[in-house]
Amino acid sequence: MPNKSIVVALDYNDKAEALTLIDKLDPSMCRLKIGKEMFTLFGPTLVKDIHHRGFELFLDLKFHDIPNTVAKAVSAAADLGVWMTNVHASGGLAMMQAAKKALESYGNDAPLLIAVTVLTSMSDEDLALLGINVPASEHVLRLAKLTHQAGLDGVVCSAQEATLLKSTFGRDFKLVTPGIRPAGSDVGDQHRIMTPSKAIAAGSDYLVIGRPITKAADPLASLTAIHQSLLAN
Ligand SMILES: O=c1ccn([C@@H]2O[C@H](COP(=O)(O)O)[C@@H](O)[C@H]2O)c(=O)[nH]1
Repeated sequence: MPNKSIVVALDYNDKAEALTLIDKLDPSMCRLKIGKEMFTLFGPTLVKDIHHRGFELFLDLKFHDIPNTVAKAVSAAADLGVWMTNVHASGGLAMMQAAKKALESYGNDAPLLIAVTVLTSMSDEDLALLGINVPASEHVLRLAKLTHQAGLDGVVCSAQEATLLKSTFGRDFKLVTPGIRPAGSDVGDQHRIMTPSKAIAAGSDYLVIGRPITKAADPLASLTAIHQSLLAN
């Protein structure tokens, strides 16, 4: 269902502003995501506020630490009842396996656990500065293989890598793609971008979309237009 494939990234420093937008949305239209900014400012209370309004929430804290610490953090996220949470694949196989194991006791109530491969803001040149002298798509594939081996539910990647990853890992391995930009919208700090309809066609399962919606003069109209662009394809 294309509409529930949209995850609106709420990157606000003002809780009232975020709740004003949320109250205009319907949980049947989209899921929501909060990340480091909002969780640091407003914590688990905000998670409860969002759940109270009936939305499924992606807690995007991108954990990256030693296995024991990440396992505990992922478990704390599960205790909040979130729909999805994540770690950095570059934390390594043992870290991801520990995170996955920490969720075993939650059974069907466990959140989806995914791993960030290469941030969508990064280009091949940015990777080269880190000593990674392969195209981003090759490094994404390498990290996705590790994530798959650890038994996680999927990865965060760019939609530009979606076709490659779907053909490699199959339909059940979820692809969560930020860096989504409707035609003509500001690219901002993103590098590996794609339009919503092309991203779905390429194999993205969930489109993470922030500023093209939240910074629009009329965020609801922007979300509605994106829905329509998906239905048209
Ligand atoms: O590789 C990644 C991982 C996470 N993000 C997050 O997604 C949103 C994108 O917001 P836009 O305003 O649509 O650019 C944001 O919260 C990031 O922290 C990402 O962009 N890329």
